[in-house]
This record gives sequence, C-alpha cells and structure tokens, in this order.
Amino acid sequence: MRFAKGHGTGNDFVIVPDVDGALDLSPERVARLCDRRQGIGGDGLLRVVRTAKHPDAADQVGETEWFMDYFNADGSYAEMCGNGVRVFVRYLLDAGLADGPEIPVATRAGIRRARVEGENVTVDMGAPRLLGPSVATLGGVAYPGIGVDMGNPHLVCATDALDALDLTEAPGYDRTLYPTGVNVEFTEGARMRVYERGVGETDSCGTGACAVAVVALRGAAGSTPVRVPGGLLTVTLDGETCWLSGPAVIVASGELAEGF
Ligand SMILES: N[C@@H](CCC[C@H](N)C(=O)O)C(=O)O
Repeated sequence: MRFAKGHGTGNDFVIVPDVDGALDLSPERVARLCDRRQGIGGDGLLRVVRTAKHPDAADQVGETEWFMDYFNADGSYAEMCGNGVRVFVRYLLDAGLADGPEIPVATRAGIRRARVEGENVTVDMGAPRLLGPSVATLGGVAYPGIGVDMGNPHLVCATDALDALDLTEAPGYDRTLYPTGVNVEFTEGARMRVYERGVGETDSCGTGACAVAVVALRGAAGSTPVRVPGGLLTVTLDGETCWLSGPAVIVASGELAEGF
C-alpha cells in the first residue's frame, strides 16, 4: 500500500491514495496507521478517492473528481478538516492527479474550493454558523466560550494564560449541545491552542482557526492572522464565506510494509 505524509502548520496527515475506493480502512486500521510509535503517525488520515467510487460523495459526482475521505487519528470520521483539504490539494498536485491553481475537493461537508499560490493553499471554507454561548471545563476551571460550526463543531474560549493550560486532558463540554463531540479552541489575543475531537492537542486546526477568527471579528468582514503552535494561518471573512490560508507541504512518500 502506497502512502504519503504531509502537514499544514504542523497538523499532520497520513495520505492514502485509494482512487477506486478498494481499500478496507476500518477505524482500527486508521488508528494503527496514525499511531506515532507503532505506525506512520498523524493527527488524521486522508484517503484520496474518486467521488464516483465513494458512497459519501455520491451527490458531488460531476462537480469534482476527488473526495477527501477524512478520519481522525482514533479512526473516527469528521465532516471537515481545513488543514486536511489544504494538504489534500497539495498531494493532488504533487501526484499529478489534478492541475492547479484552482482545485475543488468533495468532502462530507460539501465542496471546498482551493487555490494554490506557491507554498500557500487557500480554501473557501464556506459560511460559518454561530452556535451560541457554551462552556468548556479544564482542570476544574470553567471557560465560557462561543460555539461555531465550520462544517464540524467548535467551541472557542478565551483565556489569559494560554501557555499554562494542560491540554493532555480532554476539556469537558455540554454533551446536549455537542452530542457528537466538539473541538475546543483556547485563545489569547491572536494565538490559539486546540484540543481536537478524536485526536487530542494538535499543533494546528484549520477549521478551528476559522472559528477563532469568526469570534474575534464578531462575524464582520475582515482578515486576521491566527498563530497556532505549528505556524501561522490567515483567515478572511467577506460577509458570505470564510477563507483559510497557509502553507501545506508533502514531506515523504513510501510503501507500507507487507502485513502491516
Ligand atoms: N485538524 C482539522 C480538524 C479535524 C477534524 C476534527 N478533529 C473533528 O473531529 O471535527 C482542521 O484542520 O480543520
């Protein structure tokens, strides 16, 4: 089985080309591949499959050739992954599966349109949806926040002690409001750290950066840098949609050992 490895501001992914959707990618297999000690290692896995060959992309056939079949590191699905789309597009270009600079990608949250400019990949992430106030808890402290849906669920909480947070522990959240879990972003100024659903703390989260920008800009049009532990993302709101921009690179490719 061929694979590649890529990242967007430190949010890293195992990329599995499976153009005809023939591979059996059970949650257990995904989790083994994403394991950092006994597998390849990644925050998630991107299966590269033709829209015509995956049931979840059936309604997007004809709009674009490629479906990003995204999994979190624990093997669970998510509707959307912003850095994942950016790395996916970089892979399509490098592998000669698509021509730039504009590349549409099918996802479980609908089509996402990407534009490649040098090392940067910018994606139209769609319109954010405000979910209202809620609270995350961490280390016995309650952090009031604002929920934002970016295709997947987020809760953005401000703090004045970002570096001191212990994110080895999963934040608590309102399970009535977020029955399938939530990604929790903690922010201090233009900086953020994130605890991702199905992963843990990661060095970056594209949809999380969009959610943070939506809260910072109070939904108004504008552009803001969002500094994550793995680098710098830029988010632009234009009143209709949300643009996510930053570097995306492929760092390796190889062949999985027989019998893995
Ligand atoms: N890292 C991603 C988000 C991945 C999905 C998330 N863990 C979820 O379960 O919703 C990004 O860059 O957006």
